[in-house]
Amino acid sequence: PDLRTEFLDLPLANPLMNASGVWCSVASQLEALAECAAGAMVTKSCTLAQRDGNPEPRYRATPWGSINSMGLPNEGFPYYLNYARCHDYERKPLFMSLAGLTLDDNLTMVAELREAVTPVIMELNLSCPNVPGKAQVGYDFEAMDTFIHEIADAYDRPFGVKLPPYFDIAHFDEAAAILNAYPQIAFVTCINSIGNGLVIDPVSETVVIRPKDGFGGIGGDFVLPTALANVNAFFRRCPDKKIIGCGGVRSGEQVFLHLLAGAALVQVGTQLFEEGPLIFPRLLEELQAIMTAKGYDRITDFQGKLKTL
Ligand SMILES: O=C(O)c1[nH]c(=O)[nH]c(=O)c1Cl
Repeated sequence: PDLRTEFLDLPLANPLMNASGVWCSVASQLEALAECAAGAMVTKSCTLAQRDGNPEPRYRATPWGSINSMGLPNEGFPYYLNYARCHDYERKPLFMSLAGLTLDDNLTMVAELREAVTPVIMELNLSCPNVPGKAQVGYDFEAMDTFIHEIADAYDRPFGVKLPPYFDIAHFDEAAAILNAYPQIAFVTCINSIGNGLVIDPVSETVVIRPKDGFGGIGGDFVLPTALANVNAFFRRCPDKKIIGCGGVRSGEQVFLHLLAGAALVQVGTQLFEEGPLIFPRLLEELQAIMTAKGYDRITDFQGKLKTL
């Protein structure tokens, strides 16, 4: 089967990429992603200045997924802009994730990104749940509208937003209404981690990560149904935009489900953290086996064709 696809008029070898934050914080990791089998890649969400992030331990894998409260550790915007300047775009598209701590910081980064002659695709992260004292924009619809309005004005190209999971139909409706008011938003990445879960070790009777009394974003198997719901909710509500699926992918089957639910591309987070970039050839093989078994020759044969009862 043919796994080739395209995104914003760019050809991709396949619809897979990393989730921002995983295997993409420093040049050695970015170079490994550039060389691996994934069809695209994205950088760690960056702030204007370098950040150490939260105290460790701040990430833990569990049998059903992961919990993290990294706290936006990153090398700072100039570092990732420099990488974007050096990236080989013939090899695969590069997305750059921005997560400024304030609207002004985002506007400063966006203005500089606009001046930089690079075909990087901006993914605006509105959903980091782990910066103490910073409520995430994705759950404040007024702030979300303002952020997007100002950033769309300051930027001259299509871009996307990384959203938190929503759980109420009224919130899907409200978030989609905001996004649909901005044609410049070409894609929506659903979902970021499910914020502020709590993993407790029954033996030590202790939380498993240090920051925020053990509260952190949940990823992995546990979030798959919520991820698929958010992908499909925005796929139905934003017909003029592409949806990038993220959440709960550990095998070809979940890639297939995200594509069926309407995803154009599929990001891998927790399982990439655990397995490394060699997960991508495995996921591609597994996806191809599913397509062969079902008689699908290409992604468009089933993409977005989820059936209801
Ligand atoms: O703590 C983090 O760095 C973090 N962790 C997440 O699970 N999602 C995010 O968007 C970010 Cl920015």
